[in-house]
Amino acid sequence: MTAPLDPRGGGVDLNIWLGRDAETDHDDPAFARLAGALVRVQEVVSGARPPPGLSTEAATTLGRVADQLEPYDVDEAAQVAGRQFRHFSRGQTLLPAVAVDTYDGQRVDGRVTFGRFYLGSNGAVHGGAISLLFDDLLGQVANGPDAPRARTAYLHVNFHRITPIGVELSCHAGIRTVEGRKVHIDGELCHGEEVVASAEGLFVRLEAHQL
Ligand SMILES: CCCCC/C=C\C/C=C\C/C=C\C/C=C\CCCC(=O)SCCNC(=O)CCNC(=O)[C@H](O)C(C)(C)COP(=O)(O)OP(=O)(O)OC[C@H]1O[C@@H](n2cnc3c(N)ncnc32)[C@H](O)[C@@H]1OP(=O)(O)O
Repeated sequence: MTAPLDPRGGGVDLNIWLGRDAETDHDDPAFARLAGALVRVQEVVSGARPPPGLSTEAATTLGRVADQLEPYDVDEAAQVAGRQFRHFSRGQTLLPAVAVDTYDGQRVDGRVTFGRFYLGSNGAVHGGAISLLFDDLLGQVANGPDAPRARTAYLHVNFHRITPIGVELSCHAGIRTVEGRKVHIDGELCHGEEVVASAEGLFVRLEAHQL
């Protein structure tokens, strides 16, 4: 049974909470739907063992889709992937979808379910996917509304227990200290009461010439 990728239903999308819904110039609901369809393909392909004929047929179909889209290549400023702030994962198909329950400008608490696409092995989420979740979650807290933009200088991740796929986990991130340009943020990923992974990140606020 595949876990639901869209955790809608009570939660609030992190990107909406962070006030970025004001950035509407790249809103593209049809593109967000395309990204959602691709996420589903990633998920289904990761768990499938189809007969060779079907794999060949599906590869041809996907190749045709890529051929159709390729002429619409744009530069980063015009890109809409990653900028769908009203949608889970912002239309960025690498990111696991986080549903935010609370956000107060300093700390965020949410939920995430890693699907089959994020499997490392033996039922455990790939460590790189956990690091990705933390970089994005802590990064968004660092880049909250009205805060200067900040980049990850380092991200230290501890893997305390196996993180299971297909199970709803809670995720948390909060600012520990701000010293000048340096913002220290801590994060936790929990299965029930158990902390399965934790992170500590340094985000450095950018100077005007670095934007
Ligand atoms: C890619 C841009 C991201 C910005 C996105 C923002 C908004 C977009 C909107 C929506 C998107 C939604 C949310 C965002 C979600 C996720 C964000 C993820 C962020 C990333 O995924 S981003 C990619 C990975 N990231 C990099 O690609 C960084 C490469 N790197 C650099 O760009 C520089 O390295 C920089 C700027 C970090 C610092 O460089 P710099 O020249 O400005 O400053 P400097 O070196 O002087 O350091 C100043 C003070 O930080 C200390 N310090 C620095 N580095 C340290 C370290 N590693 N360990 C210990 N201390 C360190 C120094 O010791 C000094 O401390 P002190 O002042 O006390 O001496």
